[in-house]
Amino acid sequence: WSPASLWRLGRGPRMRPIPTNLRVLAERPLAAESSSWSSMTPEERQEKRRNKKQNQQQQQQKQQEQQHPKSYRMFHAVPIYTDFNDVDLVSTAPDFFPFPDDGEIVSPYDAHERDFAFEMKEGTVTTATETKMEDSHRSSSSSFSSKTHVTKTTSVTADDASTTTTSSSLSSSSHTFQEPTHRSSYEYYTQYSQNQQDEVVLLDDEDDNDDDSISKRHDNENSLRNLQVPQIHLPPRLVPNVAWEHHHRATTSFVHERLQRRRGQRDQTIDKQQHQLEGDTKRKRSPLVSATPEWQRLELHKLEIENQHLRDLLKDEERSQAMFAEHDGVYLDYSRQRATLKTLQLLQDLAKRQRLEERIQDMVSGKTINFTEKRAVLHTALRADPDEQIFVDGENVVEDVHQVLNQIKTFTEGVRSGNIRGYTGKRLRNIISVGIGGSYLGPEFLHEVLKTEPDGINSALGYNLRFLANVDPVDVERTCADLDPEETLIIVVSKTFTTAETMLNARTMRQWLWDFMGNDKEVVRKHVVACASVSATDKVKEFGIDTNNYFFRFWDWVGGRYSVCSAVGAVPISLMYGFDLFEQFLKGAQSIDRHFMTAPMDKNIPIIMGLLGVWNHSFLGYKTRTTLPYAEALLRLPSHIQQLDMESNGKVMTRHGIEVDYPVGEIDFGEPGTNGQHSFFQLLHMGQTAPCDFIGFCQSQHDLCLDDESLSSHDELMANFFAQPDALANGKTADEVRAEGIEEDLVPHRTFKGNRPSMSLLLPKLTAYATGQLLAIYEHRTAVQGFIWDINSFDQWGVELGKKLANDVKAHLVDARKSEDHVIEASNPASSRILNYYVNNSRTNACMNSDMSPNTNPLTRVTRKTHSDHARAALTPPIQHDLGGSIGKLS
Ligand SMILES: O=P(O)(O)OC[C@H]1O[C@H](O)[C@H](O)[C@@H](O)[C@@H]1O
Repeated sequence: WSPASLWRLGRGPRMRPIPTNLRVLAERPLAAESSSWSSMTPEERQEKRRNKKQNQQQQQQKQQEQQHPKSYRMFHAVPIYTDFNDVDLVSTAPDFFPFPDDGEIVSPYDAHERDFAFEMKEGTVTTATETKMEDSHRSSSSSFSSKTHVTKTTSVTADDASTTTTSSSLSSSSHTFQEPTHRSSYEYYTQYSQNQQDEVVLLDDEDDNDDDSISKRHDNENSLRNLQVPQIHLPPRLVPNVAWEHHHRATTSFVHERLQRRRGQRDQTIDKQQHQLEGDTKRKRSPLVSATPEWQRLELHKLEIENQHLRDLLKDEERSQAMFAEHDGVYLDYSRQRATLKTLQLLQDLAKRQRLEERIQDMVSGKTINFTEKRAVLHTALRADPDEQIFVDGENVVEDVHQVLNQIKTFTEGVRSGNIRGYTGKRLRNIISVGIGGSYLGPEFLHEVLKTEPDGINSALGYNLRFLANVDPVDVERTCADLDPEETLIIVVSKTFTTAETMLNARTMRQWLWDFMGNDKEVVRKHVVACASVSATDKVKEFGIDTNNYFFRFWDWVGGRYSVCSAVGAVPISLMYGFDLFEQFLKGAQSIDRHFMTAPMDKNIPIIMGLLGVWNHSFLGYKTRTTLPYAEALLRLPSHIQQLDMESNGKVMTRHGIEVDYPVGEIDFGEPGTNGQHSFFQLLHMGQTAPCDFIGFCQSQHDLCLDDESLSSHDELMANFFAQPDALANGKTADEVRAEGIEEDLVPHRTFKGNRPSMSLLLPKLTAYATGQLLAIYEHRTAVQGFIWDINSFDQWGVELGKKLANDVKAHLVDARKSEDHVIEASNPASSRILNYYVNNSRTNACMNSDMSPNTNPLTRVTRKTHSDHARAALTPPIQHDLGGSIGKLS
């Protein structure tokens, strides 16, 4: 019954509870003493134990007298075995406590408050675990002391900073427990200790009498001493094994997290006091989700997960069978998440606590859940069937939605059939969609998909769609330099119709049209359409757009980043690809909406993904997340998700106006596979951990197989899609590397720790319908996370400040451009200096160019120049799928 076997017994939740009792451990003879111990008769040993017990009782009494009557502390002084940056931490040894049969870790850590104290003295770093219980109803208490193998132990309590230092090679530390009235883990602990004590003694004797066992223990101890693990100093009495490594990881992360919290808490103390002074009663009424038992259970559960490697989890047949979900061709495999079925259950408990299903219903039924903007959030209504009814302010919004969709259908078919033409009578075959953020990223991502989709290719023949988003004049140049304005339709897409970049680009495009066709308001009425919110109707009119026929409205309850299913996506995509394909996209999104609203949580794809998002970010601490479509046509999906998720969940306040004390809002990035593998996957495999979303398709939009190849190109691509998640999860051990014959020096460099989570989404084929499904999955994942975190995922106040300051800078620049002597005085010296530097070095600015004739509009001269260059070189602008019109000739 060596310490190592005791230790091992503590692993795994279903193991027999350890008869742990620090007394038993403490009384165990050390290696040096073991031979004299084994030479004693059982009676002598019994006698020795009795003496020790008496001593302990005396010590216990003494200590009880010193104890504060109302507070409770427990210290563990256990061997130092790890090095953690500048601080050596001492194991908190959670394994010393029993695991009951239901698999839950129940230990004194369940106490109301846990904290750590540590101090560095004379180059020896020591620490203590403190468990403090504020419960005033404690009924009984007991205490005991133990010997531990510590060179030096310093215990610093958090409250009174009293320090106890013991200095000897076998120093003592005291342990005092007091019992809360409810049945706590401590009860389990004490009861179990009492029941098991005899058995322990018996086992102890047997074990000690066994020569084999002693020699085994010596071997173990020797092998431990010889162990060379960089930066890990294992205690000499314990045998190195995987459990140690896991325990080490769990302990360090647990301790570190607590320390960080504590440091953070210190910084927040002043704020908190301020809050209290202001009588922040809200806080009392609406505690943060992190204060709920469901959240705390997950925190505790994290310790279990920390001990488990994905390599092992993946071997569990039952788990793998259970960790997938399927709906309408979408297959989600989440078995490579650092989670067990219990994790999922606990996450669902949290979802219930946060009334997730109710909040989803609130959203889809039109309640004002965007409370800071006092708006409903109804992007799901954009893909509802015409016979559905959703009311906002007494109006059935589905009716409005279908009215606008019909208007878009008629208009776009009119343009595509040639019935609606440009100012000079030419067919409109070039479409420039001017918009930014949510008025650009969604439509562009969809356009990229349809560009290579067989139906998309056929229906786009003869048309050309481009997006103008950036206010950089170079973007203007790139977008329209080779287009014929007479054949170009400009779509100004802006919910507010006030976004500075979009409106400047819209004016630029209007000027471009005027430059070529004359400054006639009819030019605008025939060549410019608007997609904007109904509340922007006046601004649309002011711009010169025909609001009766060329204005496609949407509503305040459509958030910008959730607007691709509205006119924002419908107009450009239907002009380019026809209305039918856009409708298929809506159908795909609708299929996921219904699944999201009705499927139970454990089968609900967006809910599972959202809950795992919360788990990865708020509990496991992964701040970044990647989207990795193994489909080139999804190249703009990661950018769309970036805005969708980061603008939605990049928040700090809960809906109760309380600042969150848990991480919310991941950093999203991504790239299609396999390209990403050859750029940033090194980091994903060996550097920081970023949970990955792999997205793949069973069939390619265009499969290709060369005659001599055994696999098609799509199979080649998908082989990577399947391999990467396993590489991330399993890693490669040092032994596996050695087995490949790698030189010993290189072994650490070529070892992969693995244990990196990912999930895989597999769909049949990348069509318009599947794209709608993907869109809705990600929209709903974002909402789920926001609901759990209790934040408003539908506003974006964070973008306002930058916009306001840009206006201030613009005012400075206007003054500076008027006079060469003007010196800018901005809000701080650094800003003044850099602004003046910019102004002094940009005197050739277009608006200052003196050699331009007064009739030449500087805004479009670059484009005009490019056109004239083309003309001089006798080149006709390149034309795609010419409809037989004017072959793009510029007049
Ligand atoms: O559609 P608009 O009103 O022009 O807004 C375009 C974009 O502007 C802002 O910066 C918001 O952060 C985005 O959410 C929005 O999509």
